[in-house]
Order: sequence, then structure tokens, then C-alpha cells
Amino acid sequence: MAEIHISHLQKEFGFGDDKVVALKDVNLEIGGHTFVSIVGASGCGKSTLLNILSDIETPTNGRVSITQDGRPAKKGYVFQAARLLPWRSVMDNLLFVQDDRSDATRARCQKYLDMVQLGDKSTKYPGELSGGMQQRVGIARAFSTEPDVLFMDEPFSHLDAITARSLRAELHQMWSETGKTVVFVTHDVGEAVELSDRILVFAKGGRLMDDIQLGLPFPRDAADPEVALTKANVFKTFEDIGALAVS
Ligand SMILES: Nc1ncnc2c1ncn2[C@@H]1O[C@H](COP(=O)(O)OP(=O)(O)OP(=O)(O)O)[C@@H](O)[C@H]1O
Repeated sequence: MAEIHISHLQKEFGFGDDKVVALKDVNLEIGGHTFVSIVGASGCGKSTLLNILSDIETPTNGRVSITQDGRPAKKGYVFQAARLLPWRSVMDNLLFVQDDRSDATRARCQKYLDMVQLGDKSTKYPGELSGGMQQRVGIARAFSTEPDVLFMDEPFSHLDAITARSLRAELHQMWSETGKTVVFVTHDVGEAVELSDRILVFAKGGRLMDDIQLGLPFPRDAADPEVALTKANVFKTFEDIGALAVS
């Protein structure tokens, strides 16, 4: 089981008068087959936290440990843009991040392409695909390495509403079937309520203000009155704790 332990995490950028506190004394435990969303206003430290968890940034202070059954966990990433290699085919983009190119590995990559409904596009090049299709390839690539924990930074924010909706459904299906831990950054409260069983609310100055557990059954439809009510309640929580204020 994947376990993320974060203690007294602090991240500062710059010095003196230019110093920005991006994360302030964050303490957090995330474990098991969980879908956790990180939400908050622009500049409240969401991406910085994900970048530290993903080893892209180092903390100023504090400690992060990410393990799977006591050993260092295998991590996967999906960013806002798919970041595919344009000169490689779809299948080659997936194979590029694998440890080997055996038939079994190729079959695993094909399985994840099938899961994002691009099984017939494996020989295409990224430039031949739409933005939504490219993001699907990025998601299949992340799952195809079979990580213990998947970090996703606003993966659907550049997509149109209909494509984003269908990708959310696919992501949720894959999360359900694979039992991963997903940590998902989003600006969108509705997206967080639809996907997550836990929402972490950050506010100005990189402070973790609330940790909301959502008990609603999956799949969740935005049109469902209970989902709509939960979304309204989460939004109200944001207002009450000032999490909507831009830093
Ligand atoms: N490399 C950097 N150098 C200096 N300041 C930075 C750097 N990265 C982030 N910051 C600052 O740290 C704070 C948190 O930034 P971060 O990108 O984590 O916020 P965010 O919540 O992800 O914002 P957004 O939702 O707009 O992407 C901001 O004030 C930002 O300007």
C-alpha cells in the first residue's frame, strides 16, 4: 500500500524582501487506494507541493516520504500538457518510459492505450492527434509504468468541457481498476468533488486549511442533486476559510 508522509513541509522562493512562502508548515498523511485533490486559489502552493512530491523541487524545510509496502514508491506524473515526443509514435512514446521493450511490456502499453480508447492509434504521431487525444496518451503513458502513486497537475485544464468530462470518467475508471493512489491538483471544485474521496484545501501563503472527506458513492454525476449540494458545501467552506483569495 502506498503511503505519503509529509511533516513540517516548508518551501520558500527568493530572499529578503523578495521572499515568497509557497508552502507553510504542511503536515499530511495520504495512504492506500485514495483519490486526493488539492484545491485552492492561484498561487497558494498547489503545484509547488506536487513538484516537491514529484522530486522536481526540493523543500526548504521539512520531510516527505513516499513508500509502497515499506520501499520507495514508484511515481508517475501527468502534467497540464501531455509533453509527448513529437518524433515518436504513440506506442513509442509509451515504450520510451519503460524498463524494457519485451512483448509483455508492449502488451501492457497496448492495454492502457485501449483503456483510454486509443488502441487503434498506436502507430500515429502526436501531431496527428487532437489535444484531448494527446492528453489521453499522456495518461496512458503514466499508468503504463504501473506507478504506485500518480501525481496529476491540472491535466484537463486546457481541454474543452466535453473532452475533459469524458477524460475524467476514463481516469476514474482506471483509478478504480488499478487501485493506485492519485494526488490531483485542480482549480475546479466541481472536478474535485466529482473525482475525489478527499479534498485538501490550500489558502494564501501555502497553508493547508481543510481536509474534507467525501463519502458519496462513485460514479458521481455533476447533475446529481447530492453531488451538486456537496459541491456547493465545499465551495462555501472555501469562502469561509478564505481559500478563494488570490495571493
Ligand atoms: N520557481 C519559482 N520561483 C519563485 N517563486 C515561485 C516559483 N514557483 C512558484 N513560486 C511562487 O510560489 C507561490 C506558489 O506557486 P504555485 O505555482 O505553487 O501556486 P499554485 O497554487 O499552483 O498556482 P496556480 O493555481 O496559479 O498554478 C506563488 O506565489 C508563486 O509565485
